[in-house]
Amino acid sequence: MLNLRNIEFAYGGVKALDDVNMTMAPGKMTCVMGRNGVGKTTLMQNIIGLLRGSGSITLGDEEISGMTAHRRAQMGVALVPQGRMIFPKLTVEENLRIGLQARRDGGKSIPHEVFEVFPILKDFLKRNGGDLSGGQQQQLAIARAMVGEPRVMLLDEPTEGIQPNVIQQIGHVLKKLIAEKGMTIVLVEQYLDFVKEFGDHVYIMNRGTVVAETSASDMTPELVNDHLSV
Ligand SMILES: Nc1ncnc2c1ncn2[C@@H]1O[C@H](COP(=O)(O)OP(=O)(O)OP(=O)(O)O)[C@@H](O)[C@H]1O
Repeated sequence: MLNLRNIEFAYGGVKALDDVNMTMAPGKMTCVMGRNGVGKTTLMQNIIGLLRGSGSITLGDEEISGMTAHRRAQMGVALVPQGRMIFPKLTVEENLRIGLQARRDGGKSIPHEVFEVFPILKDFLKRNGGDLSGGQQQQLAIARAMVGEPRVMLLDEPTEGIQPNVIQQIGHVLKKLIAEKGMTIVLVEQYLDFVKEFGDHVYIMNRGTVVAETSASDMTPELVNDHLSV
């Protein structure tokens, strides 16, 4: 269980997160939605420790808010960042090997299951990350996070700019990780159909705070209209 209590963060004097409270359960996909600029990416960066605000972040029984980003990664918190952040001049294999640094068991080999769920990565092991299509890079970014065998996987807008068949594939892979490993998945997403199809619980943010909470299946047109449509 990942618990956020009273999270606050400001860029200089500008408040970006204001008293954010969320609970993300294992074996569930918790979605964080909201228009551009409401603080979703800032929140993910606070969870992984790249940005440090105030408030409490607990993973199971442990308070992780005082830990460095490196330590949080070793505790099993992984982020698939917005824009994928693949190393373009490294091969697919080298990109995947970077994910091994987060392994708690010191494992040195890439788990075979990443190639079972994303077979294209096996075919392209020696290609440079920068030569992959957007959808293939997104698969690589998710696979790189999987390699570290995280307990919590945060994904920041994984469907952005990706073709529909790969979006579906990604949704099914995330569901598999939830079903087989009881992983805690946290998804920042603006694509409503994806949230409705694959998500469990939804928090909606506006101006740096949570303004609504619902199950994904109960998203009402009013909620979408008030907080999501442009
Ligand atoms: N490095 C920064 N310096 C100053 N302000 C920032 C910085 N990054 C983000 N902000 C501001 O903080 C607020 C929250 O931004 P954030 O990127 O977290 O929102 P978001 O909901 O993830 O938006 P998007 O969907 O566009 O990624 C915005 O007002 C943004 O302009």
